[in-house]
Amino acid sequence: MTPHLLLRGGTLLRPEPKTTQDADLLIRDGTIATIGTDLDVGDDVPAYDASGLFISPGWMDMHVHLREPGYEHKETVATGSRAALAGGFTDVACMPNTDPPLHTRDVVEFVRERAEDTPVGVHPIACVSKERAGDEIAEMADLEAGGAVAFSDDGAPVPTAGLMRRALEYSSMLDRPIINHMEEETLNPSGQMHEGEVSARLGLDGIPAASEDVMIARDIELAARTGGALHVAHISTARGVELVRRAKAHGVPVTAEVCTHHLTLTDAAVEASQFDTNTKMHPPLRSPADVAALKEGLADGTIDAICTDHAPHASYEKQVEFAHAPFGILGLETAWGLIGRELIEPGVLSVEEAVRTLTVAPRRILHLDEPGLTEGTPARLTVFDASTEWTFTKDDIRSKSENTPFTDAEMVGRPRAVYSDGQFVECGAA
Ligand SMILES: NC(=O)N[C@@H](CC(=O)O)C(=O)O
Ligand SMILES: [Zn+2]
Ligand SMILES: [Zn+2]
Repeated sequence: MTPHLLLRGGTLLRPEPKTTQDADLLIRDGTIATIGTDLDVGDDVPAYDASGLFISPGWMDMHVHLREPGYEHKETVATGSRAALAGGFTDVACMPNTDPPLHTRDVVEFVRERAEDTPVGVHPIACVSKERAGDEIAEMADLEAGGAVAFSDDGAPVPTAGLMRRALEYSSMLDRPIINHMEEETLNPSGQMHEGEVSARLGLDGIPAASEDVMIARDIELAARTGGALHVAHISTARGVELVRRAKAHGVPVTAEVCTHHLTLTDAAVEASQFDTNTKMHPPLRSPADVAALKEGLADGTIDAICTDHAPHASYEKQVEFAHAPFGILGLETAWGLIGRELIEPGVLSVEEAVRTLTVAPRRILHLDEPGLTEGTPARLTVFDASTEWTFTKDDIRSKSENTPFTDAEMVGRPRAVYSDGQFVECGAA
């Protein structure tokens, strides 16, 4: 524990209202006690040199897979939390495709208990359907009472319009969003990668963009009719972005998130890496035109949040033929370095706008309080820079798994430390 701490010489960055302030920040008993210049405190308070660094409200990744219970060989709440801290995140929302799935209140509570001794806030997303089977609706009110912040059958879509309609109706009563994994699976029963020129050349079954677009269109219609809040998980297509843009313009209660890898890589990576199974995920890496549209969607606010869809799989599961490998890659440790490289350095987003996608945006969608950067509020913050050029290596992984396509990739910007729940953790130290 580090109840007292002086962060000296940093720049406080508040995403809303958007302000920056060069100041020292003194934490006493886990609470922001004083913000000011040249603060003089006794030797009993440890100091951290934050000169040249930003300090923002703690970052949140609203889409991760922690794999507990049931798949502890891939990740646990403890190891996933260490990966989160390494990536600069104080909070994560975790998906329910565990075994058993988060479809009953006791499993939701179990995950929250597992998170009690980490400084990371772990916010469970519970199932839409019982057994996550897509047939019968789960006990949503009970799940919410147990701490679920949203509902999703992620790993799979809510398959039928009937079930989605019911879920959106309940969600509007509970004031919690439905997060849908947007795939109309009958359009891609055996797809391995994005359907296009590259899949044709490689002879792999494709996952057409239409599989995602059709589902987004269906759900926007249902959200408009029910008034239930719809959140589009891991958006990856240009058409999908356009559908969300138009729906928002018409006042439909829809929000969207995009994963760091979909902003970074295209389907060309499958070929260039010679079928590295770390280029295989749902939704698949898309075309350059899709990536450009995702960036435009972020820049104009159509896409609200950036997430990682951190999806650990063990090496023995991934090191198989492409067609047999599970879908998904790590994300927590590489998120900020990729955002810096792909969005901030090229001028797609300012540092403030990028931070907003990791702070205000996810918490507004999930109805969580934004940690303040003001005197008297509990200290929950991330210390980072937006310009360090560094190379991500295997040594930087804190997850229990290693399935990332970004080993040896160039990064721009580095998370340095987080303060949360009375603990100060330097990124990568834990
Ligand atoms: N994204 C993935 O490719 N995989 C996720 C499931 C999901 O997010 O749909 C997983 O749980 O492994
Ligand atoms: Zn998904
Ligand atoms: Zn997911």
